[in-house]
Amino acid sequence: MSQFSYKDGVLHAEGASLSAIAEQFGTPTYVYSKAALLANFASYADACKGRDALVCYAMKANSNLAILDLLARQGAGFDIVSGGELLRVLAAGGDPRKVIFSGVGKSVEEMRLALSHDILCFNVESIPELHRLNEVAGAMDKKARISLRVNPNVDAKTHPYIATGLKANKFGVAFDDALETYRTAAKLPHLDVSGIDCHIGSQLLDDAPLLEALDRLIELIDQLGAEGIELHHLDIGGGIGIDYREAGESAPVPVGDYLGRLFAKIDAWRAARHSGKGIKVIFEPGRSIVGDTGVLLTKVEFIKHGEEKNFCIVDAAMNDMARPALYQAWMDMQPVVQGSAAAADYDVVGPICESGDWLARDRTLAVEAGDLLVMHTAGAYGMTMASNYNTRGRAAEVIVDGEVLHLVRKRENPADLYALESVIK
Ligand SMILES: Cc1ncc(COP(=O)(O)O)c(C=O)c1O
Ligand SMILES: N[C@@H](CCCC[NH3+])C(=O)O
Repeated sequence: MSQFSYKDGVLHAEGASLSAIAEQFGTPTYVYSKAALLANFASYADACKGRDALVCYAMKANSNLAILDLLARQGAGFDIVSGGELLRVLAAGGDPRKVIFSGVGKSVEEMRLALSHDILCFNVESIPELHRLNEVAGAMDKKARISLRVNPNVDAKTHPYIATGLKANKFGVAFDDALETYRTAAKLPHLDVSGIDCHIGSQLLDDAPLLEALDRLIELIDQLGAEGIELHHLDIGGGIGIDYREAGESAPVPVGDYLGRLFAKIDAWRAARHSGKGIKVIFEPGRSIVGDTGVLLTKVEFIKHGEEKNFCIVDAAMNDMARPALYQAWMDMQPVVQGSAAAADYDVVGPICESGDWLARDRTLAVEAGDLLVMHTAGAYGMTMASNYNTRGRAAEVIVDGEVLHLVRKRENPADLYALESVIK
């Protein structure tokens, strides 16, 4: 059930009017629904009930401390890709023993930090990384738990910029090299080979590629078992898509259906081959946890009638939400107050000096200057990908809980942006 709906012609987040939120906190502002966040996490947690499974939220999707704290309190672990993300988990009170560390370029300092907090596992993506981690752990007199991120060469059927499981991608170890790489890892004294991992891409509407990737991982686990390398967990990554509602696009598979099919496959494997018994299943979802929990609230500055197009110029821009500019992503936009103006066709654009600064194209909208608009399903890869281009402070963030509003990130001031800079004396 969406937590964003019209009441008396005004769009609300749970019990709070978005007009009132704009008045109190200004625009642009990201507004998230706490109930939607908890419901999304519950759809994973419920499907995992009674099983040895861990949901490691991929915090690159949205790393606000309040969101991390709410998820940690539900038992979530975290998938991180930097030392900075680990520090955020700690600052939010998350458990480092439930953290897995992904990414192709982990630095020595990041490895040290993660080892000093005894994280659950490093998802290693190359042979040089195995050697670096072995050395760093050895110097600290520790053993690092590792899994190999295997590239199963499965077509995730998503936008090429967010597909990660193909041979041509920079991610993971090639499927054909995986056995040999595991043998190398097993011989390194400061590594504890504990799992296998993959992540084939993002915004997947169908779970067939994920289930195909699972088959390939199972094949490897059995081969490794036959060589005496026993794994304790299987991490299938994230990737389940959400409904951005573009006309004609199919709906994403419901999380519960996908997890049901995945666990059925794992059970069948266990029953048929008597292997994989003690295996924990790990998930790394990002978008499907936060994507539909948030909107980007913005104000119309001007309506401009160009020679070929009408422009609705708003106070949010590509620095606030990069997805349309980066991936030509289609994001739904609606006015906060219904029926206040005559409808016309617009490109919704921001104030940044780039032709690529657009949020939506060719949309029929009933708006005029001064009106409020929202961009829907903006909770994932919105604020985390925001920049300060054109010396624009990043947006405020608000979490709605019923009728209660929590400002969970203040709007940045220009002075915040140049605070770390200095002139040459
Ligand atoms: C390693 C890894 N895990 C998990 C995720 C989360 O993906 P999604 O937001 O599609 O669930 C990503 C991003 O695609 C990723 O790179
Ligand atoms: N940032 C991308 C997803 C990238 C996933 C990270 N591996 C998006 O907005 O769709």
